[in-house]
This record gives sequence, C-alpha cells and structure tokens, in this order.
Amino acid sequence: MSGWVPHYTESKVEQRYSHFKIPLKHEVKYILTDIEGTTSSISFVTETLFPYFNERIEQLKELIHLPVVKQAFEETKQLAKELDGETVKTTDEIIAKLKSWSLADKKITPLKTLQGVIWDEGYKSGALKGHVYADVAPLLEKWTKEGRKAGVFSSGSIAAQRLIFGYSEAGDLTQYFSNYFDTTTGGKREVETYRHIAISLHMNPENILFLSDITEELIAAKTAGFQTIQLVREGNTPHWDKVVSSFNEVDQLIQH
Ligand SMILES: CSCCC(=O)C(=O)COP(=O)(O)O
Ligand SMILES: [Mg+2]
Repeated sequence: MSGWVPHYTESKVEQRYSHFKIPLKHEVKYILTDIEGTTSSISFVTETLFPYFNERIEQLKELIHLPVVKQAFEETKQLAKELDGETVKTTDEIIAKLKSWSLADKKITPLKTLQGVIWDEGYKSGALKGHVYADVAPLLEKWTKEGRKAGVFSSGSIAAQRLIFGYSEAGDLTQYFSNYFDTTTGGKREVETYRHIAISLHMNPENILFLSDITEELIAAKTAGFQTIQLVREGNTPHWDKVVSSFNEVDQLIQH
C-alpha cells in the first residue's frame, strides 16, 4: 500500500468546487471592487484605521470650522434621533455618539466622512500606508491595459477610498479607477444602489463585475443584474457560487 495516493478524495473535492471555475457568462467591461476583505485586509481596517480614528476623534473639535465637519455633525444629530432615538446636542455628545458608532463598526455616512477627515492627516504625514494585497495592482494594470474600466464601491467615504489607494503600499493606484461610490449612493446590501451605479456608469449591469467578500452585497449586486465573484482572503469562508482567493483567479474567470 506504500505510495498509494487517494485520488478518489481529491477528485471529489475538485468536483465539489468545479463550478467555481466556470468562466463568467458575459463580457466584463467594468470591474467594481469593494475594499475591506477584497482589495485590502480586514485587519488593516479594524486594527489600524478604526483605532487611528478612535484615538484622535477629539481633534474634530478643532475642525468644526470646516464645512465638511460642520455638516457631518448636523447629520450625526439627526441620525442619532432617527436611528437610535437619542437627542444629541453638544459637541461632546456628538463626539460620544460618533465614537460609539465607530466602535460598533456602523456604516453611517457622517461617521464614514469624519473617519476620512482624520485619516487624511495620517496618510499625508506618512503615519498610515494603505494595505492592498500583492495581486491587486498588477491585475488593475492588466485590466486597464485591456481596455476595461475599474471603480470602487465601499462604505468608506470617497475621500477615504482615494486615500487608501492613493497612499497604498503598492504606490498610487488611483490611476486605475474611473469612479468611486460610497454610502451616499446607497447601502451596499440594497439592490437599488447597484441599479443607480449601473445607470450612472451608462452600462448594462451584466457587463459590470462586482467583487466583494460579503454575501449580502453580492446578492444585492446579482439581483441588479451584475456579474459577481466572492473574494475569500484570510479569515473569510466561501459562501457564493463563484469564489476566488486573489485577483489572479478573478482574471481566469473573465473571458478574454
Ligand atoms: C476606504 S478604506 C476604509 C474602509 C471602511 O471604512 C469600511 O467601513 C469598509 O467598508 P467596505 O465596504 O470596504 O467593506
Ligand atoms: Mg468588504
């Protein structure tokens, strides 16, 4: 029996996952990518970016003169009432509300805007460098050269998206993105948001490929007619009909 190889087990596994490898049905003209868990690690967001904001949140008090901060504070007051039934009035109360949302990883627009404001100084001073997986930049470059367009859809604000890719470990990747979408377009788990995105891109949904690690986001995009692939980086488990672990594998599923 020495040297015996269990072919049976291996082929069963291959059979079970073979549907993951069927190429996408429609031409991919546009690649729309999520950030956290897709281009970049979840740990960079939760263990570096969020704590960076939480530790510096008091600095917002000195930035109230900025229109972006003033408006986000007003929105925080309104949303504290609407979402949590709380009356929030003073600056200290606003900051406390924002901190509780941040610690709970709430994807609430004024919080995401203000995180971007604080991260701006971090990236520009060199204290922060955006994490991107090693396979991301080469494939963005390849797809762009092939005449495809790429865009970003994240809960992080558009300003924050430009920062993570503009000051990334792989250099300035903003050159590869034609569009950025955040929660001001709509929630990432809502079908209507993806319909809006397709309309604003003037594209047939079926020609847009959406990449994400989150099943609920993939369901919403697929329902809107997008092609979809789930990225399974470290710490995530596959829950979709097309699953890959890198952008190289995404490329293998695109028809050339
Ligand atoms: C723009 S980088 C920070 C990402 C972020 O704030 C976030 O909430 C992650 O959301 P995503 O939709 O990219 O999973
Ligand atoms: Mg994600």
